[in-house]
Amino acid sequence: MTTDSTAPGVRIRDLTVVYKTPAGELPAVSGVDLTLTPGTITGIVGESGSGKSTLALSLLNAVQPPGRIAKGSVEIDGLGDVLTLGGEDLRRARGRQVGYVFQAAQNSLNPLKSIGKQLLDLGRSHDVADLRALVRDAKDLLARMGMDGARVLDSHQHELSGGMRQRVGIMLALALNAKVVVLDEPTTALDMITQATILRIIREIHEERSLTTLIITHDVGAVAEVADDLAVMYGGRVVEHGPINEVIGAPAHPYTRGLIRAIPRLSGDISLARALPGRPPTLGTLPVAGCVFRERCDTRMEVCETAEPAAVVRGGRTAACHALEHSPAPVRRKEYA
Ligand SMILES: Nc1ncnc2c1ncn2[C@@H]1O[C@H](COP(=O)(O)OP(=O)(O)OP(=O)(O)O)[C@@H](O)[C@H]1O
Repeated sequence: MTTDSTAPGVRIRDLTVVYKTPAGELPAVSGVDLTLTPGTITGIVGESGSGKSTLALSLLNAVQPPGRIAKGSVEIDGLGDVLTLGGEDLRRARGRQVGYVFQAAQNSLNPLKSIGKQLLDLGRSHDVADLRALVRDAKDLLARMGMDGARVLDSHQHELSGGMRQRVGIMLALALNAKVVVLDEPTTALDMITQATILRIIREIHEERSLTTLIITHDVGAVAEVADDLAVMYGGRVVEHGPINEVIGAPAHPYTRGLIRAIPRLSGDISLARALPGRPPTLGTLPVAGCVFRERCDTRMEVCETAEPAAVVRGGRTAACHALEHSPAPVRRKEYA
């Protein structure tokens, strides 16, 4: 872990984000508390629909209708509560203070402009004084990711493969030297080897620049190589969070155990690897009371039907499960300094 005082901390508190549906407004993210320690990489994992992207968008106050941030705060050191920012302040913060690659990065480039022109537009819109340096840095970043920087900057999106566009997205997220970087599925279009290389480069740049980084992925195995902390989402909740080695080595939540069991290279035994049975809930099928994971849980108890488990803290780890609350080990309620 890089503990550098210049890296900002991020504190998400009681964040609830809802989407308007025919059945009314339903929560995609519910009462999430999550702290990103300055200088760390946090991986967020969870099955499709668990709320990862919605949480990432909230860090930029970028949830779009039919979505709405209903409650909570996202405090970033040096920026304040992002959810209170609007207009020009928000536009400036995006890219400059919080760099991001959204999930659809591959498709979010402008098809009519070369990558270089888009880079210059980005620089100009953020009043970058030295555009030459911006281009030089961009070429360096692209070269580190295994591409011919000059050629990529001259190219239009249709001339690049999905994997190349994804790397361009990462370059654009890093181009303005933001200190908080949010990467939503940054490597999904890449083969396994390139994926590992790009994640390693992200780690290197993270350390060189003293960043605080959030990486969202389906792939616990991939993020395990680079992250310091892991947050596990299910049904719009962060059900477990803590140092990644501890969470993977001794998962406290039954959902985390299921996720890890499904990955032989983490569980260490291919004969034991088995898929988590059942399906994750959708907005429409999320239970309104009790634990959201109970339908798929192998340690389900009576209380899980009616009461939502509170997050409990043990050392630097949190997990929200009734089985933990009822276990004999000392447990203290979640609290914040
Ligand atoms: N624009 C929208 N309108 C309605 N519901 C939405 C919208 N965007 C997301 N949702 C719902 O919110 C929930 C969380 O979605 P989100 O995309 O944040 O999850 P995710 O964990 O990032 O999933 P994935 O890994 O598939 O990207 C899902 O049930 C999804 O269907």
